[in-house]
Amino acid sequence: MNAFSPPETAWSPDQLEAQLRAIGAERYHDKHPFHVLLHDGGLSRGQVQAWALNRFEYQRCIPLKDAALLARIEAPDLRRVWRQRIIDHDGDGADDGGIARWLRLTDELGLDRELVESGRGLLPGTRFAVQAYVHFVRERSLLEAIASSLTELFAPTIISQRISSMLANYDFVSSDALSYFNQRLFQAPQDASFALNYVKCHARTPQQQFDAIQALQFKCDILWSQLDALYLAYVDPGLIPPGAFHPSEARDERVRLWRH
Ligand SMILES: O=C(O)c1cc(C(=O)O)c2c(n1)C(=O)C(=O)c1cc(C(=O)O)[nH]c1-2
Repeated sequence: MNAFSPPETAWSPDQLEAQLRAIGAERYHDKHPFHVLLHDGGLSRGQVQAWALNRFEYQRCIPLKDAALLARIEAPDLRRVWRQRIIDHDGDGADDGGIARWLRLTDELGLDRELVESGRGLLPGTRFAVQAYVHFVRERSLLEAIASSLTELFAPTIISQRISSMLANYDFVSSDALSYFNQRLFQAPQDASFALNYVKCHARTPQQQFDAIQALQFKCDILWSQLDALYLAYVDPGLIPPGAFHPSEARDERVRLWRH
């Protein structure tokens, strides 16, 4: 297969899984320079604030995309599984769930809740990337929508590294503030393994397999472009777009620039 056309004959489900995993190995956002800086302790507090503020937009929209996906599922047994994702993020009350836990992180980083929840200060690149994900899931086939969630296959390893490296490298972050990631450590593998089985069962023809591959590549691009936006604005060259969040201390406390 090349990147632009389906395989000539269909792969076995395990061959398809190998193709999907190869995409993560090449394109997942853990390879992005901003991500490397985040994990290596190379960011100032202001830059970590910018990351958490922008990443909240992703958190906020994940349940919206899952609701769009759920609304199109005909089978009750599949809906029953998928609805758990919305519960994981929204919780059963205002103080539990992934969104509430993310706000604990932004609180501890000293970000004003009203600012975070309002979406003011977001980078345009964040907004566009996240909206593109929601639109993709609304508009494409169910198979493509489910395949696009498969980046979560690659998340657990980096999430456990993130917890330990952020605690080791940033004295302004506590384990309580990172509780969001502790939950994801067991939620993400369950979500990813269910979605992977679905894709392996339902992507049978070369075209369906190609669609699944393309959907996962698209999703890697969504994650990558969010980090591009952060890097350009807050690391190098430091071009903060008009209206975007401006961490006051980032002006004096320039990060050592990370280069390939
Ligand atoms: O911290 C991360 O690196 C990371 C990555 C991803 C991902 O790969 O899309 C998700 C999450 N976290 C996450 O917390 C999350 O809830 C989530 C939902 C989804 C999805 O596509 O449905 N991806 C991710």
